[in-house]
Amino acid sequence: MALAAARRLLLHAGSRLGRREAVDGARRFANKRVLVETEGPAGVAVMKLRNPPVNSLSLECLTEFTISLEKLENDKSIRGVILTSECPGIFSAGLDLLEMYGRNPAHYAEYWKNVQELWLRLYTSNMILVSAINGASPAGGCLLALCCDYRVMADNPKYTIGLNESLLGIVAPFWFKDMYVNTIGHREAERALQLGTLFPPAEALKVGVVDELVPEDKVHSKARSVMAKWLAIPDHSRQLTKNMMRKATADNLIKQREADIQNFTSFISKDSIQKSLHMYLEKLKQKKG
Ligand SMILES: CCCCCCCCCCCCC/C=C/C(=O)SCCNC(=O)CCNC(=O)[C@H](O)C(C)(C)COP(=O)(O)OP(=O)(O)OC[C@H]1O[C@@H](n2cnc3c(N)ncnc32)[C@H](O)[C@@H]1OP(=O)(O)O
Repeated sequence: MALAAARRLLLHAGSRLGRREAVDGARRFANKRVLVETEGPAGVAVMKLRNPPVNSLSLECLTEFTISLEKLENDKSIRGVILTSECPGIFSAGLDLLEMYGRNPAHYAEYWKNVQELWLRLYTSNMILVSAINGASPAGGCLLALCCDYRVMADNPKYTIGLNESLLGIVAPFWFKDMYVNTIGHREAERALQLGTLFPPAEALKVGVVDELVPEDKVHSKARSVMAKWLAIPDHSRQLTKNMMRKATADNLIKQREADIQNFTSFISKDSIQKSLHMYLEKLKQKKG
């Protein structure tokens, strides 16, 4: 309930801000964790995640992300969005582990509902989505990129991308898996999901997780030039084609959203799974020390 109220407030406040700044030409609206700028080529917004240190998708971050997308979808002048990160070296560390560890079942259910909501909105968006992957992109971070129509990644061997859930002792849900299969094919997805592979850029390109690699300082300019190419296609034919390609995958979740929330909640609540998450979080801490 509190989140629904926050969402209404943010939508309202955001639209007022958006209108005021439109007077200056370039528009900009921001929540705490997501910044949206509509400068540059007409009809294109740049959405930057800024939830330091690692852009983990906390409940608040998911909510703000979803609201920002909703606002852009409602703005008929926007045809494309470049999705990127403001956190140096990190695109997104994925779902926030602290939302899935040591909480109660009601919290898990609420969190998962919001994860589903963001995924459905991104994956079925009518807008052209291009990701400018300027850092590490494990699990939910990779999920965000996979939702896009085109992925440009910084060619820095320090950055990896992939669905690594099995390394954490958890399981990617069927709709993560479906989208992976749609993107890289069944055999590669089967192997990468079981091994929890985090691909360095060259391998990510080879297997098709990303579409193009560029030097780090060229990620944004390349994303813009890719966007220009996609903008040249008539919206109605591109959108109908996208819908034809993606609808069955999205519908597969839509028809069983409640059951998927129940599955997630009971899975993540298990002692054995909580123990695995605990160990993984400890490992992350130890890495530092
Ligand atoms: C029968 C079958 C039934 C099936 C039913 C299925 C149901 C569904 C099951 C569940 C599905 C869940 C799907 C999950 C998806 C996810 O996205 S899980 C998250 C996965 N993410 C990761 O593994 C990334 C972990 N992080 C890292 O590898 C590194 O942090 C980094 C991103 C490479 C950055 O490294 P570096 O710059 O060195 O920073 P760090 O020092 O490691 O981290 C800084 C602090 O941030 C914390 N942190 C990192 N990642 C997360 C995160 N994802 N969530 C929360 N917090 C994170 C890290 O612990 C550090 O914290 P402090 O020590 O407090 O500073």
